Amino acid sequence: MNDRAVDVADLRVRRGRNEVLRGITLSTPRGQVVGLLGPSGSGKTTLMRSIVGVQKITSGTVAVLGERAGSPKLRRRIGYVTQASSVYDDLTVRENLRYFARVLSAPASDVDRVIDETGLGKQATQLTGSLSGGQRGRVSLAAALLGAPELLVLDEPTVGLDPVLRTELWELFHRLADAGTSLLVSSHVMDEAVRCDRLLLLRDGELIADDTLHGLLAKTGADDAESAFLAVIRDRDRGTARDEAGAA
Ligand SMILES: Nc1ncnc2c1ncn2[C@@H]1O[C@H](COP(=O)(O)OP(=O)(O)OP(=O)(O)O)[C@@H](O)[C@H]1O
Repeated sequence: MNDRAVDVADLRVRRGRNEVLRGITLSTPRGQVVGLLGPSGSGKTTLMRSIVGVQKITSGTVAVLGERAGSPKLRRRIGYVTQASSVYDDLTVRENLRYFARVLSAPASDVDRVIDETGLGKQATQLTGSLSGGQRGRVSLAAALLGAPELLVLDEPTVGLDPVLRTELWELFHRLADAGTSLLVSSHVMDEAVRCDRLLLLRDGELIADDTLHGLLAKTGADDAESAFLAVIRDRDRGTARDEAGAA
């Protein structure tokens, strides 16, 4: 079995007039929580869409669980949660999950499992449209957990959540990873770096670091992820200035 969850080589994506991914190469291990961190607009969603296979790419290759991204074979092996809620407001939580379980041919018993995993027991019979934004997000996550996909791609799943819920979600991600699921979780909040087994730092469509937080702090001498991110950028900018001076 291929031990990589995701393998990306020299990926370029153009959206509209802009090249929004500019030659990304990375690979992520299976069974870990990998954080995709970077400022708003750095290309996190575009990279996730490329991995899930819904983004037209300009060049490069993207392989997921040993298959070409977008291959029909991957359909049930990947769970994807976008930033927009993907569940029906006029169904209850349980009705939504029963519906998606049927669509995905997931066992009916999965519905109770994912309700339990996402802590939605109290809301199970509530109309999804009457839930808070954070709770609705958890229903989308629960739907993505149906069928126990091998890779979960989660686009900013903790945005807008209070610290308690945020902590609970990260704990869930690690329980899933401990059970063998691979997770790619995006965030623009650098503090979330401490929650990840590995980090991918994205800036302006380029991957500027692929490391553990520990490795990144050791390399940069920084005390936290935010300072490390800035240090990496400073180093790169210095390198570019040197290259330009050398070429002049
Ligand atoms: N449909 C589109 N057409 C043209 N440009 C787009 C489109 N969608 C995104 N972009 C541009 O691509 C770049 C990367 O966007 P992307 O959504 O991937 O970033 P992001 O890091 O996920 O941002 P955020 O954290 O705000 O979601 C941005 O400059 C954005 O303006």
